Amino acid sequence: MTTNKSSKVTIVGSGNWGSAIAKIVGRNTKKLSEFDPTVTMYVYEEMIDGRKLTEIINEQHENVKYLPGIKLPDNVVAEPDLIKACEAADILVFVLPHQFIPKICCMLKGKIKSNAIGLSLIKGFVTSEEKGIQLVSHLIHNLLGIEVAVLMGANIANEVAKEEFCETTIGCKDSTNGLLLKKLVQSENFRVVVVDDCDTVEVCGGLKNIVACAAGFADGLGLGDNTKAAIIRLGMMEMINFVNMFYKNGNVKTFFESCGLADLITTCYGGRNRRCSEIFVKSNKSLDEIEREILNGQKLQGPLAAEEVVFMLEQKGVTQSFPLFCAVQKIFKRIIPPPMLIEMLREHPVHQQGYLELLFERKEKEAEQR
Ligand SMILES: NC(=O)C1=CN([C@@H]2O[C@H](COP(=O)(O)OP(=O)(O)OC[C@H]3O[C@@H](n4cnc5c(N)ncnc54)[C@H](O)[C@@H]3O)[C@@H](O)[C@H]2O)C=CC1
Ligand SMILES: O=C(CO)COP(=O)(O)O
Repeated sequence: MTTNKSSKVTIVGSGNWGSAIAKIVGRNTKKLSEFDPTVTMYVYEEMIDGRKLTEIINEQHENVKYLPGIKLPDNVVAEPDLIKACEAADILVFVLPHQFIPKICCMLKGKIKSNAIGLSLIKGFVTSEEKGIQLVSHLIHNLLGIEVAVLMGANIANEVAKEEFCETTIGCKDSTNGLLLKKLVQSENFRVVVVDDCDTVEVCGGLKNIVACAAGFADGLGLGDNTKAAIIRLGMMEMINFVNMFYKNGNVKTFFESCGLADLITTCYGGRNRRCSEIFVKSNKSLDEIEREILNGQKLQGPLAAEEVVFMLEQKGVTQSFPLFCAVQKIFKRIIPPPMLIEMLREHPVHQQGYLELLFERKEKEAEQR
């Protein structure tokens, strides 16, 4: 952990969620003595109507592209140079679309404080030829050699930025760091619970995006709330099964924190993955076209996560236990038509008598054996 009295914070990322969290973090560092008041925000530079985005943020205190209409505190300073932004930081908050994180970490290797701590808000996985699927926090830890906690929850960025009440979950092994990170991000309307089951928290964040795509397909097919409820339930069962199979120390209780069922619900109703998946079914457009037309530079995580997760399930020979994840991947690849989603869910293994007993008994037995 960091021993500094007044920890310097850098936010690595400045998209929709990065900017929303910067608003909370900036306010907190201004008033809490544990933190250096100035928050640096690494901004991937781009030109907006002939002006640099960093200049706009530093002069207008607003990320006009990714979080328009929301003022950021004036102690949040945009910096386009990644190394300059991060080299003095005691706390690094990683909040980029996951596809950019391997490159960012390679650039940061050896350039940050060795006793810094990380907090990853990134919902997704990374894959490599040698290692298969990897959690983003593990990749950051392996490449940068720092401890990395995670923050995931039912947190649509625009609603958080408008200060509507919500909850979130921090997964952190070290209780002192967990408390410090809670102080950094908690506000009146952003309530934080810290748990030590980090991997489950992070896996929930990555997998719920896939389920949200299935919810979007159902909307695109004109199906109603009963179908969506079934998708949420079956999706959650696949998420639990995934943790049981691949993260043996995971605790099913974690699914009842904000990172679990609550995030699944909000994303299946209000998220970008849901919205774009609905359009994917209703149009003949490619995902790239939809992302470009609808998201104005923001990035989808669900289709990529489906690709990464199904690649792993195929390698392990367990696709039959995850029909919903597999259907999403196949529909995006246009290997099967969208209505096949329902065909694949009709014979879901969860419908077999005694499935839940088996799922939970196996977990209890494993826990007893440990
Ligand atoms: N937006 C939301 O409501 C929420 C998002 N998240 C998660 O937070 C993470 C970040 O999401 P957002 O902040 O919404 O990002 P976003 O979807 O707004 O992505 C755009 C960001 O990517 C940056 N970018 C584009 N090309 C880049 C490159 N080559 N290298 C580095 N950066 C590049 C852009 O500058 C911009 O800051 C994701 O994992 C997402 O799943 C989690 C909770 C809520
Ligand atoms: O993670 C989110 C809400 O918690 C946002 O989900 P989307 O990326 O689908 O918008």
